[in-house]
Amino acid sequence: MSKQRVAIIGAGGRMGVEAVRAVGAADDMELVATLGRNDKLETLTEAGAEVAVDLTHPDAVMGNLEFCVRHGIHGVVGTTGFTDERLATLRGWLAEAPGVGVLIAPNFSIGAVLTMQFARQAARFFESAEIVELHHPGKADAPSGTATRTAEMVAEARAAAGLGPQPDATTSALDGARGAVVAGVPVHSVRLSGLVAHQEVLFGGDGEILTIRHDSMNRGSFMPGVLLGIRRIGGVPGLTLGLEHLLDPHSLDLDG
Ligand SMILES: NC(=O)c1ccc[n+]([C@@H]2O[C@H](COP(=O)([O-])OP(=O)(O)OC[C@H]3O[C@@H](n4cnc5c(N)ncnc54)[C@H](O)[C@@H]3O)[C@@H](O)[C@H]2O)c1
Ligand SMILES: O=C(O)C1=N[C@H](C(=O)O)CCC1
Repeated sequence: MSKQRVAIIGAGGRMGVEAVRAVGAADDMELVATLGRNDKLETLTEAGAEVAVDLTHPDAVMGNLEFCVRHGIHGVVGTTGFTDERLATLRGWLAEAPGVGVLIAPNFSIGAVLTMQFARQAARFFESAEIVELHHPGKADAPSGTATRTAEMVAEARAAAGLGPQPDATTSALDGARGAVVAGVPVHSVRLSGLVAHQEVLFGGDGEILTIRHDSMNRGSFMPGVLLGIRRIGGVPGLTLGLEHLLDPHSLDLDG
């Protein structure tokens, strides 16, 4: 079987370095291009890339994706910053490029994906829900893409269950004291040396608290998800939002 021809955009960054290592070690993939900030996107077509992995910056990712989609290159995207407006723009490009698939993965780690699923499952049973995301101080954005997506999923589950706004009598003296409110869910962002990527989803009801916590201790934790995305995205045209949609429900094997 021929190897998949993979390019990594943002190859010199914290995630990019790990992804170069992971793709380089995968028997079924060939790393055909590594791009940094000053490299031309034409490198992707010249190298014959079939899948491009984007691990850059919210300011750069849309331009990269437009190029990829218009040139028939599938995208596996870990970069954050995907608003509804950006997703609509991306869907528009994909509509003009039948057969091209793009995965937007707010988080590639299996534990974080499960955290989001469990949070969605729990949301309808509790009147209160808040999120604390904790990351390294080099992180470009806040709130994290994972926390934003988790808040949206919690909000969707609350709305479907007919839950109203959360109880909260607090009047804040300082802006930000109650976090950033995403889809009605307060999200608190911690940036601390020593951290990698962590999240707590807190649920509260009458006399009980449920805390769902996930910790990525290193960036290797994201790599099985990156490789899975590369292997699967060519068979799923259009936009896929979340790695969970590419997981085989009957297999424990992340490699397949
Ligand atoms: N989905 C996930 O599981 C996951 C996990 C970790 C990080 N991330 C996200 O991935 C992104 C990168 O994170 P990081 O910690 O590796 O950041 P980083 O700053 O360490 O690396 C980003 C790299 O991209 C490069 N870059 C910037 N603009 C570019 C462009 N136009 N073309 C090519 N390269 C460009 C930078 O020079 C840098 O080397 C962030 O948005 C982060 O939130 C996602
Ligand atoms: O380190 C980062 O930056 C991370 N970004 C993603 C996010 O914003 O959710 C995933 C976790 C790590």
